[in-house]
Amino acid sequence: MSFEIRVEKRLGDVAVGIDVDVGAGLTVLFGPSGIGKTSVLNMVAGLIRPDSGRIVVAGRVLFDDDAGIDIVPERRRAGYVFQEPRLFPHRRVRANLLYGARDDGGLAAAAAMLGIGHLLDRWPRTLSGGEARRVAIGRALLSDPAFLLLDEPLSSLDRARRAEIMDAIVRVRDEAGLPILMVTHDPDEAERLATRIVRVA
Ligand SMILES: Nc1ncnc2c1ncn2[C@@H]1O[C@H](COP(=O)(O)OP(=O)(O)OP(=O)(O)O)[C@@H](O)[C@H]1O
Repeated sequence: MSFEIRVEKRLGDVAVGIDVDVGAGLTVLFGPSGIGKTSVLNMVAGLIRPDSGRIVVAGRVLFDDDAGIDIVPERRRAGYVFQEPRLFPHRRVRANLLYGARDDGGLAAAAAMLGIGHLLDRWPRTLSGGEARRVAIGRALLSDPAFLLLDEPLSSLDRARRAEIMDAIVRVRDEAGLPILMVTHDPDEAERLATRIVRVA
């Protein structure tokens, strides 16, 4: 199984709970605003601690309340693409892409896959929203992740940019072969990209 996630977490007045056990490909978490989808990604990444439960990704136990296991975020090998690209403004695109990489061995291939090869010497402030998003996806991929977490990677983009990012995600899904957990509100996006859809309610 790629993602085995059974967690409970109270956040203020909201009780977040999820129990999924899914195989390879891209799993979409779909559900209304405020239900706790981003919080689930943060628990898988290790950025917030579940009150109870167990998280196993690609056969590796990342969190297990009963067994006292809680792997620190930097050892979980998550490639996390946040809702906003969060690029480093003082580094050019190339340096942003290589931020978590061991060397530049995979740079050319990742840049080609994402269509950002012509942007490597640019500063983040000169990028469009769609370009910045693709750089953020490339940075996550080049950090040699064991899995990817994508939080609404298509939000606040126009139709043309959305189509570009969707194509990029399809290529990552099919060529990189990494398990992907993605949050979206948009049913068309879910339909187009998902290997399966998990409704969070
Ligand atoms: N530290 C906190 N204290 C209190 N409430 C919190 C805290 N963090 C999150 N929440 C609440 O928990 C709920 C889940 O938040 P989360 O961002 O995971 O939802 P979401 O499903 O991803 O929403 P959206 O789709 O709008 O991004 C929200 O109602 C939020 O207000």
